[in-house]
Amino acid sequence: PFNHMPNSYYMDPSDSCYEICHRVIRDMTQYGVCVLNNFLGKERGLMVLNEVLDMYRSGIFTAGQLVSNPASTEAQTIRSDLITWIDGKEANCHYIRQLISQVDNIILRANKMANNGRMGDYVINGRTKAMVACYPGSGSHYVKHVDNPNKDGRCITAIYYLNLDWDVKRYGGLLRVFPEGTNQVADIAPIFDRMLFFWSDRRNPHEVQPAYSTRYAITLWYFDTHEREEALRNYKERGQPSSSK
Ligand SMILES: Cc1cc(NC(=O)CCC(=O)O)nc(C)c1Br
Ligand SMILES: [Fe+3]
Repeated sequence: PFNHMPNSYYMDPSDSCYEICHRVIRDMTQYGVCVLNNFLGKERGLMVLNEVLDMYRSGIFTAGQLVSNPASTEAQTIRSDLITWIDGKEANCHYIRQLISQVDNIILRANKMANNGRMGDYVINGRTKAMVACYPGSGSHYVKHVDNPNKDGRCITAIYYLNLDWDVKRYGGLLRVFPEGTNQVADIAPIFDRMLFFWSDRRNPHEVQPAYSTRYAITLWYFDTHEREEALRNYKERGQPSSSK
């Protein structure tokens, strides 16, 4: 439970897009973090989970990129998730594609609805592909980091969790966010059908605590038009790596 942060919002199928977008705008503006539970509803959530499980069984997941510290010997200590990138048009991704377009819908409409078409002063017009991640349950974790520390264009991180009956006391796997400017943390359990949004920049350092059961999540990063154009310009001029996805 959040002390200074928003309480999770339990979505209801009767919620209009307007109500959901208004909630996203309010929480993002006030806290920089927004949690929506029952995002797709159990039935469609299970269909997404089954597609991810099938992908995992098909072996297309590869070891996660190293966030920093290329020293391979320490690879295991930096992060040990398995990931695959999809655009949702692949075979057997029908429900993942629906999830992606539902998130697109909410983010883009919330961005338009926010005062003068900006949420957090961003103009959002694109995103990365979807990153499907699996943390094997052997204590795999992810060290504290910032998703976008150097203005690569990503402004909102959107994470959809797929873990049925997840019990943090037994399986750990908490996402702990350390919002800038307060010494309170936001602990977010990666529970089934939970949608999480947070600003991708230095306002939200976060870590995944060791997980002791297989932990699945689908992440999208949304781009701010101006920051992304700037980042690509820099990329061309200086050949600097910018998040290529
Ligand atoms: C590839 C990549 C993944 C993540 N994921 C998380 O922080 C875990 C969130 C969660 O699963 O709760 N972050 C970055 C900066 C990169 Br790059
Ligand atoms: Fe991250």
